[in-house]
Amino acid sequence: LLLLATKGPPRPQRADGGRRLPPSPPGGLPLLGHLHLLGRLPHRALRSLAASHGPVMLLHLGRAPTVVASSAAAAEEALRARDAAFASRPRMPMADRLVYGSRDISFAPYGEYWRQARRVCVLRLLSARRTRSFCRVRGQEAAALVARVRAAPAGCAVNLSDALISYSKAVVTRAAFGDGDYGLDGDRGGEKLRRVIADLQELIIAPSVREIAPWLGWVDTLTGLEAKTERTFQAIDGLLERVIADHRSRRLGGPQVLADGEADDHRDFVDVLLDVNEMDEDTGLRLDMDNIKAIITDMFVAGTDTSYTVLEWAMAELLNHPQEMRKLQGEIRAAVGATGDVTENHLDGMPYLKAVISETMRLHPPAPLLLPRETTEDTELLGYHIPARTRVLINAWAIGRDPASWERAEEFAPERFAGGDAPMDYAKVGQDLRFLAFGAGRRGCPGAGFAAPSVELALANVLYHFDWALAATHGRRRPPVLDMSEAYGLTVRLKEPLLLVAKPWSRQ
Ligand code: HEM
Repeated sequence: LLLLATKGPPRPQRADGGRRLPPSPPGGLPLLGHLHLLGRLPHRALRSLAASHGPVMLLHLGRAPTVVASSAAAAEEALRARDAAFASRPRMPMADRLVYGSRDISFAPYGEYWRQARRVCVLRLLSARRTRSFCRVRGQEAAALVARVRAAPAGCAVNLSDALISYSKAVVTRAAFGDGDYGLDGDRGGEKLRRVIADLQELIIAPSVREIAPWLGWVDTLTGLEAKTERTFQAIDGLLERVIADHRSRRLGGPQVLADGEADDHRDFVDVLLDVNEMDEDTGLRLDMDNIKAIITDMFVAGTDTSYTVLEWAMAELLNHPQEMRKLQGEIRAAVGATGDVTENHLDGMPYLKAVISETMRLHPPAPLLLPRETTEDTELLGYHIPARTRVLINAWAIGRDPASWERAEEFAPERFAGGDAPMDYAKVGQDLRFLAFGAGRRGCPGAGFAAPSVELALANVLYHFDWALAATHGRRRPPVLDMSEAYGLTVRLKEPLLLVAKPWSRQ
């Protein structure tokens, strides 16, 4: 340890040719570089480092030189002005193993395959039309969410976090696989499937010693990381094989591909990808089975926890801001009236709901450092030279709370997004580079339009049907405010689940 701690890598100041590199914090260690400075909540540690070293820093995270951008101006340059130069993803060994050699969209390196696969995703899977086609699914799952809360005995605590996770996973699972019973073997309720997806999400970002020092790869075997990765991969792969085989045999029964303009309401993601595999001419892309499995896996990894995290933080903020909670419930209850049935048709009449979601995502972007980028060529950022193949992290969390960009930056104030001639639409990716929860540019999130009705409908339902209060836990008295501590993972969520008491609301 002493040997490790003696002298870190030299602070790089100049690249070959004398070009100026971004400043580096001192304290780097051999092997680890600056990894040990990140702590348990890297977005917070990186904001503190940026306060001393500026909005563009160069860190060494293990072997990877990594640039961190922490201001809206730096994000603007990286994600808009020089978007193509910042558009790749670094190779991540765990994603390689779990997502079929990164042949998905999120982890695929920039290039022809990514371009075509993303096009299929944007035009076919996550288009406005396809998203609308899942309206019935969202409605049924929102009703199941309400029923689950209602089932708790009066006055007893409900684990709302659990209910929201189930809702988010169910919406994506049914969009991906259709309405068949596709739990893992013997798993009708989908509980095992939920666990395997959770393992997958945890493993993709699991720290692998092999990544830092390939010659120490045996440590991953000893800690059981490799065995767990293999088990999880086999479970997901087996399930996807079964789902695809079922869809194929159903398709043998008759043509599934409908002409443009015809109702195609019941085609799920697997059907759509099989269409592309069989007959797509305009994209010029042929997807093999591993590509299809990788893209479906990506939808689970990218689409479930992100949406659930927004719901959880929105409820948490509202519980700590009762006035805003009452205002939002007033809006929802007035828009829906006494019918008792909150549908997507009502959402357009709820501008304050959208403002609350925008404000929640400003303060709590589910992926606070987005997904890592990698430069495709030598480039620049705010005057600093950034060599090709440098890893890039954009600190969306710090940018969303930057007092240079936002008044009362640390406060939850949905009003900032309400009113005005053209209030910001949070689902329009890249509209305002101070707000980066969905990233921006050519690698920005293609799922924002899919996520929006799902998040809005769930939140509108739980706030229409119930009044909420914190529950007393473990024999202790009800806390005066909710603890907003964070836990780091694929997304940053509340450390403790939301244990709440729900009081059914009725107009009478
Ligand atoms: C509130 C919900 C969501 C949030 C906050 C979110 C956030 C993000 C972020 C930060 C990125 C990286 C952007 C960048 O590098 O600039 C991303 C990428 C991506 N997201 Fe989302 N996402 C959400 C929902 C979804 C959903 C529902 C889906 C699909 C069902 C999805 C699919 C993807 C995909 C495929 C990518 C990779 C894009 C690429 O690399 O080209 N996301 N998302």
